Amino acid sequence: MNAENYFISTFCSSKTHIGDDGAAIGKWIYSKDLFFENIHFKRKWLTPYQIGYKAMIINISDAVAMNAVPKYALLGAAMPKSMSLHQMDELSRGIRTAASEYGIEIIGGDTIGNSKLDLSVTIISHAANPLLRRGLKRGDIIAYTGEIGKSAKQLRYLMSGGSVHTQSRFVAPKLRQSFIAEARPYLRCGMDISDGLFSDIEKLCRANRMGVRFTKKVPKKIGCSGEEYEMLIAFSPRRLQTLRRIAAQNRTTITPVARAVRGSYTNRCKAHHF
Ligand SMILES: Nc1ncnc2c1ncn2[C@@H]1O[C@H](COP(=O)(O)OP(=O)(O)OP(=O)(O)O)[C@@H](O)[C@H]1O
Ligand SMILES: Cc1ncc(C[n+]2csc(CCOP(=O)(O)O)c2C)c(N)n1
Ligand SMILES: [Mg+2]
Repeated sequence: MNAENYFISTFCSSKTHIGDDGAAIGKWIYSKDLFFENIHFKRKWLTPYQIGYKAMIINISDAVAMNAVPKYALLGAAMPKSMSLHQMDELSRGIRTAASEYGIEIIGGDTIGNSKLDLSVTIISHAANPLLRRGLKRGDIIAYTGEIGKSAKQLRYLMSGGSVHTQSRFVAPKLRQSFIAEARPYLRCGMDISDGLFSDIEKLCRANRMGVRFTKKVPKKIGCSGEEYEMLIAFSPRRLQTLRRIAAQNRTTITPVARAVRGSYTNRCKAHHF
C-alpha cells in the first residue's frame, strides 16, 4: 500500500463513507479536492482567473462523476500577501464564473495569508441516483469518455517553458455532466479520471476487488496522463450501442479499453503525490 492509501485507510472503519469520489449521505454528496501552487500549477502558467476557474472545475468533476448536481461550495483560500486586489478580483471572478456555470452558491469558507496560493474546495451536491465506484461485474466493459493524453502533453510544454492555449485541457477541463446524467441508467459504476487512466482503473478495481484484461493497447503516455477529468465508466457489453448513441448526442465518444475479470490490477505509472 502506498503512503497516500495508508493515510486514507486510517480514517476508514466498517461503516466508512470513504472510498468514492464523494461521500453519499442520504441524497447529498460531499466532496473535497485541493488545488495547490507548485503541486497542481505554477503561477507563471495560469492567470489568477484560470487558477480560480480550474480549482472549481476539478472539484465539480467529483460531483459530476457521481451523477450529482452541485449546489453549494465552501472555499478555503490561502493567498500570498503579495497578491494585489486586482489579482484577488480575477481569482474570485474565475471561481464565480465556474460556480455560476454549474449553479453553485458559495456558502462560506476561510481565508488566510500564506507564501503560496492554495485553494481547497468542498462541494455539496445532490444525487437522486448516484454513480458509485462499486458495482462492477465480471465481463463488464471498462471505457473512458472523450480523448485522453492531452493534459500530460500540455503539462510537458509548460514544464519546458512553453505556453498552452486558454481553452486547452490543462487550463480548462471539460466535464461530462449531461452524458453521465443520461447514461446513468445503463452504467454499472464510474469515476472521474484525475490521476490517470491506469491509476484510476486500479482504484475502480480495488473498490470492486476485481482485475482487468486490457482489450486495447493504451500507450503509457496516454494511460498515465493525469488531470484529464474525462469519465471512467463500466457497463454490461449489451449496453455498448446505447451508450455510444448517448455519447454522440452529448458530443463525446466512448473508448472501451478493458474487461472486468477475477483478480487484481496494479498500474505502473509514476505516482503523483508520494
Ligand atoms: N485526507 C483524507 N481524509 C479522509 N479521507 C480522504 C482523505 N484523502 C482522501 N480521502 C478519501 O479517500 C477516497 C479516495 O480518494 P481519491 O483520491 O481516490 O478520490 P478523488 O478525490 O476522486 O481523487 P483525486 O484527488 O485524484 O481527485 C475518497 O473517498 C476521499 O474522500
Ligand atoms: C507543478 C505541477 N507539477 C505536476 C503536475 C501534475 N500533477 C499534479 S497532481 C496530478 C494528479 C491529479 O491530482 P489530484 O490527485 O490532486 O487530483 C498531476 C498529473 C501539475 N499539474 N503541476
Ligand atoms: Mg475523483
